[in-house]
Amino acid sequence: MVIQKAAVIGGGSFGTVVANILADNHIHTVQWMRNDDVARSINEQHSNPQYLPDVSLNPALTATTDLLDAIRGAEVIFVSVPSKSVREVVSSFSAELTPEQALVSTTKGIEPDGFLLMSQVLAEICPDNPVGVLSGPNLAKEIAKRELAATVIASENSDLRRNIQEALSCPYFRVYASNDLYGVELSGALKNIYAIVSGFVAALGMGENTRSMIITRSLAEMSRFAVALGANPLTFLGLAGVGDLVVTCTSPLSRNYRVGYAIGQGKSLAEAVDELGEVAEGVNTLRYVRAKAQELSIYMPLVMGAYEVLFNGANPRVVAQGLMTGEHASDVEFALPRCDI
Ligand SMILES: NC(=O)c1ccc[n+]([C@@H]2O[C@H](COP(=O)([O-])OP(=O)(O)OC[C@H]3O[C@@H](n4cnc5c(N)ncnc54)[C@H](O)[C@@H]3O)[C@@H](O)[C@H]2O)c1
Ligand SMILES: O=P(O)(O)OC[C@H](O)CO
Repeated sequence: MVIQKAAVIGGGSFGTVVANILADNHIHTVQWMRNDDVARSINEQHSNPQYLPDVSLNPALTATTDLLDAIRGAEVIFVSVPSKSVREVVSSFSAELTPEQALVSTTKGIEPDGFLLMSQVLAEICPDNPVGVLSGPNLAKEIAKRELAATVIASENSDLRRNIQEALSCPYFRVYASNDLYGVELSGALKNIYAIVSGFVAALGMGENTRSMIITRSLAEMSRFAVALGANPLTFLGLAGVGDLVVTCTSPLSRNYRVGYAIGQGKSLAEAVDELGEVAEGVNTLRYVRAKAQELSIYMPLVMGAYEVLFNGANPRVVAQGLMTGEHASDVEFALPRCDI
């Protein structure tokens, strides 16, 4: 199926980027947002000054504050609001959907009640609609400038996967497919925690060996958690796993990395979040993952250390040093299990 009309729910950085790619691909795209001024600016100036200043958007992209106008007749609806708002926003239009309209989440977060990923929230609210997840190393500010990037569309529905590959693929954006919805989405949520850790390690002036150690041990920790929750760890080797982990743990364009960096410089969590002024999903994800790891007795030293720094005021340098003195461990636990070292 060739998608004729798409809706994007959310007026922030990533919603605008997805809407702009669709418009570049000549798909009639309507982006919904709450803010009248931003909608007017997208329609009249072809820019989103609040989130993507200095970026020229495709003039064919239209924005609206009328939610029903946005979703009416759209074959696919991208949901791009922060995780804490997904249920509320999607519930406000779910009764208007027809069963063939597909929903694709771009949100990298977790709902604490029931530890639900966003596709699970969508499936709960809209049980008759096909659901997918878009996730990968996708810093909005780079894609907005049409720098080359790739992503993953994950869904159990092969028609949805193919339709989204068709709709979003263009000379600067390549879309790979996965049928592991849970693994793709879980890795997108988890990597935000490790971006915060990498941010504070960078602020402390630690070297490249340290950074490499943190990224690699983050991958080991994420995979351990994923396996305990029944996910396929092989998915973590793809763009939505390693790919997104690397970019978010190394780029100052990542909001999660910036929150960590500010904390490493001695700011409080509240100061770091205020200064950012955008969503950093990793802060809440850290709380929920720590609770889940404690509930299931999953060994996650980086998560536990990061929690102490963010929420209990522990000194990041002392916590980082403490991570060096854990029990002797295995490098790749899938090759040498922890119990066999
Ligand atoms: N920015 C990126 O580089 C990027 C890339 C991939 C995925 N994501 C993910 O996409 C999601 C959205 O991120 P973003 O970067 O667009 O965030 P953002 O902070 O730039 O924008 C969030 C938008 O959602 C709107 N919003 C918040 N609550 C709302 C509500 N209740 N009703 C209506 N609108 C509401 C805000 O007004 C804002 O327009 C996050 O989960 C993020 O992890 C972001
Ligand atoms: O800015 P962040 O930290 O939310 O990261 C953005 C994207 O998830 C990178 O893929």
